[in-house]
Amino acid sequence: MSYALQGSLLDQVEQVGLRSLAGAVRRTPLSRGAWVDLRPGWLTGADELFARLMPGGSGGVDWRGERRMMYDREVDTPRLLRFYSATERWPDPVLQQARSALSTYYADELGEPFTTAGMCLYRDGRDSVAWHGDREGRASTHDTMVAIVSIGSPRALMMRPAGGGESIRFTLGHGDLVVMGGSHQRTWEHAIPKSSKPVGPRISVQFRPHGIR
Ligand SMILES: O=C(O)CCC(=O)C(=O)O
Ligand SMILES: [Fe+2]
Repeated sequence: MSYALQGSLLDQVEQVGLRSLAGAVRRTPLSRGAWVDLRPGWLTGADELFARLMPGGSGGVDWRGERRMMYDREVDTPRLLRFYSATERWPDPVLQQARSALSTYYADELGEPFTTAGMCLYRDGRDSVAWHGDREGRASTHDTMVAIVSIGSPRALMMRPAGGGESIRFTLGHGDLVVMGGSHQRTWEHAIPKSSKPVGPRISVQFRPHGIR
């Protein structure tokens, strides 16, 4: 009897879905009013979702190469991007579920819902993003949150105080959730460094409130 129950639970775990946030999110306070929340393994069925979101996958994501202003210069971003506004069709329903679960969990602290989904595809270890804060819009003056779900191959997400200082490393993959909050986007910086080791593709989905980027 208990075996049968276990079997059916295991089957469910392979489905694309979300585990709970309540009671499972661990906060690390950083300096200057910034903090990081971690919820490892938030997403279930991460491999299946990864396949849907990859180029040619059933999600139909039209990945784009882009140029971006960084430190007042326009640079080629060595990664592929697709930004989804609040109103357009998103490539998988679990992403809307994630947005609403995050909005509910952080409602009191954030005071507004998460709205958009920015997606990045790091094809291999040569793809990366340089040190930056997500400072466009109100993030340059106000506390906010950026929530990132990571799928595919694990990659290092680095953080350091803005302008330099000792960095901290999070290795993210397999449906892990990380949330950067408080003053993080203006007082700290984050980066995905290049990797000289062979590394497979990784997709990151960033949820942000309206007007933050
Ligand atoms: O890939 C990530 O997890 C981080 C992406 C990022 O920092 C950004 O696009 O602003
Ligand atoms: Fe960022």
